[in-house]
Amino acid sequence: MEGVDHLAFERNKAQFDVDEMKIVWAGSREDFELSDRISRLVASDPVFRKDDRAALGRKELFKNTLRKAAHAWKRVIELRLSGEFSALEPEAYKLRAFVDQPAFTDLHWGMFVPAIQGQGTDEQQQKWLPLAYRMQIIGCYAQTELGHGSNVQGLETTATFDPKTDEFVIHSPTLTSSKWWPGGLGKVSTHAVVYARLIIDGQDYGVHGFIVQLRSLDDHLPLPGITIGDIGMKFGNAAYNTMDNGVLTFDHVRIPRNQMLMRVSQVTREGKYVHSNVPRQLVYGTMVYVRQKIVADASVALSRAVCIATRYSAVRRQFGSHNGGLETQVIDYKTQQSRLFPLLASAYAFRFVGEWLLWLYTDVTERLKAKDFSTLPEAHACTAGLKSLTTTATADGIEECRKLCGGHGYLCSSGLPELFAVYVPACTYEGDNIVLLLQVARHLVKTVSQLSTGNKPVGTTAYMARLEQLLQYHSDVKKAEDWLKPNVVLEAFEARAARMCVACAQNLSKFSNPEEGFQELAADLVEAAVAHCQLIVVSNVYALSLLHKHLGDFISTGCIDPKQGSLANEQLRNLYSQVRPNAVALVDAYNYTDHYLGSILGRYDGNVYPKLYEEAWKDPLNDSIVPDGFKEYIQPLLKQQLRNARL
Ligand SMILES: CCC/C=C/C(=O)SCCNC(=O)CCNC(=O)[C@H](O)C(C)(C)COP(=O)([O-])OP(=O)([O-])OC[C@H]1O[C@@H](n2cnc3c(N)ncnc32)[C@H](O)[C@@H]1OP(=O)([O-])[O-]
Ligand SMILES: Cc1cc2nc3c(=O)[nH]c(=O)nc-3n(C[C@H](O)[C@H](O)[C@H](O)COP(=O)(O)OP(=O)(O)OC[C@H]3O[C@@H](n4cnc5c(N)ncnc54)[C@H](O)[C@@H]3O)c2cc1C
Repeated sequence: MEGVDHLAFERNKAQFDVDEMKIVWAGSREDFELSDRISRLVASDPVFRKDDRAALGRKELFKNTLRKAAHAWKRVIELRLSGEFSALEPEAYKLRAFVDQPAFTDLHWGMFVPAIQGQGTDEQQQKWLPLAYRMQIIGCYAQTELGHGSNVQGLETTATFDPKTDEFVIHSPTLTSSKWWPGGLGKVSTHAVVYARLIIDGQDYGVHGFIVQLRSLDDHLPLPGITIGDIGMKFGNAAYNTMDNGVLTFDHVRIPRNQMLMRVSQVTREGKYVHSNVPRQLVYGTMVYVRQKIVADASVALSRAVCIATRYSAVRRQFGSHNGGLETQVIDYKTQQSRLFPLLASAYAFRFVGEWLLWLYTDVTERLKAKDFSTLPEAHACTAGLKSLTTTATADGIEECRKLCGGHGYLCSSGLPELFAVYVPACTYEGDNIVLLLQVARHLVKTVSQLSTGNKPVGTTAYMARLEQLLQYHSDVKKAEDWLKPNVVLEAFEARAARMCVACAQNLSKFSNPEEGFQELAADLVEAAVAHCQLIVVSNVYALSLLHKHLGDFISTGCIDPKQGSLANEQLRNLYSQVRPNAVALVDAYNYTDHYLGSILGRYDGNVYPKLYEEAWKDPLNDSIVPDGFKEYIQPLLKQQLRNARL
């Protein structure tokens, strides 16, 4: 029971009101109450248990996922979480989130429905959405192919208009055009939004979205001309293998003309291509929406890992015992604090940045409705950049938390290996993180180059308007406390980002071919993009550990000098000491149930050792004292050694 005492003691040390912080974390009192209610409901339902997942084979695991998804849907209906369109409401969304098992439903609700909402005409929405809302059809998002994922313009699947029958013929002309990766496709989806090159009368109009039925609604068999399967086991044990990421090929599959998503551009009965007066990039709208969601989710994944590592660091003791007294809690080691507390801060920072990005996204969506497209580039750059920044930091952060938990962090029962394995593809899906940073870099270089034409930068690039001042800037920090002033930190980050962007723009101008220059300088451009994205996070919340981590940038761009760098570090150490008594309370404020955390090391009661010991005996290997295979493989060896010994 040692651990129990440790955490109670830790909780008493808190210098702030944890209940108030729970509301800040949740967003509002209503959000807190909703999350609290739904997470407890899921935790208390035996169908949603997940501690047995690691030992399941792929088929059992997948069936278990289907069972949970069906049960979650039943609960949504039974609890009358809402009216007809229940599954879109926050309660239903939270229920799926707390079930915490990637499933085809993520893609159905998270991409298929938004793709139709964003790119379908009013009539298409009226036809398809009610079916999707009731799950009478189940859909996925089939964009990526075996040969191309990042390069969307390079997709090969074709949708050729046949004016005789008023249909599109969907076809996979090559092996590399096979759709590859879409979640929910492999075994479940009845429909997909398929991205294919539109061909009319031999002319290629680029990539567009089409609603295609894949499987029969009666016997679930693939429709004629369609070949589908699962692409196989992925990284980790249970992890993302609950998902049926799929492969799909089309052999001249016909769909009616009105199944092309026609909000952005249309094909008429006569086969005329009509492009509405809107940017073609709106075809990418679903990706912008999902990237914004991924930023919001990053804080959830990181906070789970941080919660586990913080509680366990308070329970775990190593070294330092004098005269038989207690050893030191590992959370008291300064190195542990300098690795853990920046992650704790990052989880909070990403929570607030996610909220800000949702505001930005909502604002852009409203403007788009009013045919104001002016903020679309900014929305694209922010969602792409922050998706990249937060998922990279979260994936690295989860792995750091595993190391912070020492050997026990490597056990599946710590919850960390699975959290990492489920989370890490977020650095790749919805846009590879480097490819997305290069998009941000393009936006920044364009902004810098347009300054001379009098174009006023807006939104998150507004600081570029003060370019001259930022190029002259040198920090006036004299003592460690100066680094506590938000403006001081902000200016240093602005100057660093501005200088890195300007340096890239200047170097690019030396190339006669700008594309060649962009390729050559890509690594520097990515660093400038990271500096800009960090500025966005900093301007919304926090900073010093980032400054310390990227001290080289700040010194080499002349924004601060080495002395000021060490003052920042000194201030950081002071801050860690201030966080220390509050650490456990800060992670309690996430209000995660033990079921959701899924970690013995992160248990609320801190009762780690007895539970770890108990859990070990549940492993299937311990079902028998002598293992299967002893007679065939171990005994002969032992006997042979005996024979050799006699020889
Ligand atoms: C649960 C997990 C589920 C996972 C699901 C998935 O992974 S689903 C699969 C997810 N797959 C991926 O995420 C694939 C990632 N790849 C891509 O998104 C694109 O191929 C690309 C953006 C890399 C390049 O695009 P491109 O070949 O068209 O070439 P380009 O670079 O020349 O850009 C031209 C112009 O368009 C602009 N612009 C671009 N995007 C957007 C946007 N979203 N909005 C607005 N604007 C955008 C850009 O700024 C530029 O503007 P400018 O300068 O002319 O004013
Ligand atoms: C778990 C998971 C779920 C997914 N779900 C779906 C889904 O539901 N629907 C769907 O359509 N897709 C899905 N995807 C596919 C995903 O969107 C793509 O894998 C992703 O966009 C990356 O593309 P890619 O695989 O082509 O990577 P690649 O582009 O081949 O990346 C390989 C390497 O090349 C680098 N690279 C590529 N281009 C450039 C460049 N221009 N400059 C510099 N470096 C570059 C990358 O940084 C990377 O290091 C999923 C993927 C995963 C892993």
